[in-house]
Amino acid sequence: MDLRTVLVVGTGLIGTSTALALRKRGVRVLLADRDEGAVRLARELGAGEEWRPGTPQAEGVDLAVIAVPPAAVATELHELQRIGAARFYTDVASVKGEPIHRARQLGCDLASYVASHPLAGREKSGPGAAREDLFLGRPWALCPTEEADPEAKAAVLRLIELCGANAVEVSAIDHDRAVAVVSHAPHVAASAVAARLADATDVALGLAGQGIRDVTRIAGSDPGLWLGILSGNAGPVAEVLEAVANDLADAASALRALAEGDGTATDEITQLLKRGVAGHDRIPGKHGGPASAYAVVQVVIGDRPGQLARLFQVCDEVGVNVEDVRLEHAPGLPLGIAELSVEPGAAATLTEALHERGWQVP
Ligand SMILES: NC(=O)c1ccc[n+]([C@@H]2O[C@H](COP(=O)([O-])OP(=O)(O)OC[C@H]3O[C@@H](n4cnc5c(N)ncnc54)[C@H](O)[C@@H]3O)[C@@H](O)[C@H]2O)c1
Ligand SMILES: O=C(O)C(=O)C[C@]1(C(=O)O)C=C[C@@H](O)C=C1
Repeated sequence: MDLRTVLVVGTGLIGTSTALALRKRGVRVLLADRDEGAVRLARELGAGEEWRPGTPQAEGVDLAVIAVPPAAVATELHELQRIGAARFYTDVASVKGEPIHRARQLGCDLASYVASHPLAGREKSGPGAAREDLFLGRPWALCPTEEADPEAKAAVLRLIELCGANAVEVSAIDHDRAVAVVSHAPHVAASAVAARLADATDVALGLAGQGIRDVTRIAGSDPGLWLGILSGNAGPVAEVLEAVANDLADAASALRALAEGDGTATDEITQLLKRGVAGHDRIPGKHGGPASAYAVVQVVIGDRPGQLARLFQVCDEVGVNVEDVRLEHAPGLPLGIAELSVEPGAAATLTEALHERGWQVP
């Protein structure tokens, strides 16, 4: 099904990112938000034109994308359907069971509505944080109910395709249980780790490396939005967190025993660390493919302009694709380490080429 005109309601991070991706593919996009500033900024960023309901401009909308906090989805859907804003409707909320349940309670038309959720985001909110490439290669769940019209599902599949994401059809209940494991409980765990930093000494913070940044990045997200997400999926998230809390409690007891001289306690710690490696290795690679263990080539770089560009130039010269890059700054030193993730077979070529050109590869 072709999408010629899409209405985006809620022009924050996800709504504006969706709008930008659609604009890039030539779709006409109309923008609405209860915050006028958010619509204005989205428009200035090139995400589309402001929606003027009741005028000829607002006619012929194929799909409305509701990108507001989870608790506001059903009321927004109800209101949009009441005025006949679009032919089909979807939302992008991070929980699916609760909004569908409330939509049913409010008497929304479930034939023209297919709930969805892109598994891509950032720890920042608002249109200013939007990226047109946010969804590229990412999973995007869709949860059609049994009432859903196949054409509504086709419209949402087309939206997902236009945004460059990979559609994953799943029931709302399975979706909510799944994201409790891969998104919602990890978020709370990251917050708990980051909360330790509130009282950390300046010495400790001065020693912060990439590890703590990796583990806590998502803890910087909007607490209001996340309270809504966690409240909408409370049972499944509590279940996962109870299991995590058990592992942490066992690890703490084992370390306490070790500190008191019981050498056998290392077994318990080793088991947890090994289970962690096994779990980590199961995370699929880019574009949803099988887990891919990239080789990491570390390079010492000076804190001077143009260093990274020179480094990428070498990769280009030897035809090595950089899958990911990470920078680690040494506090107080004019040096840092660039970690380049490459296919395992390409690591030796790149290392040799860097050595030959005088780069320090530890
Ligand atoms: N942040 C993420 O990483 C992420 C990822 C995937 C999905 N989501 C989901 O996307 C939705 C939007 O999240 P976001 O990160 O873009 O948040 P955001 O705070 O950046 O944007 C939300 C926007 O919705 C507007 N809004 C709030 N209530 C409204 C209402 N009743 N009517 C119209 N506009 C309203 C706000 O003014 C704001 O501009 C949420 O349901 C969230 O669960 C978020
Ligand atoms: O990467 C981030 O910053 C996210 O917030 C992404 C993330 C996730 O957990 O993967 C968070 C919540 C959304 O519902 C979807 C994606």
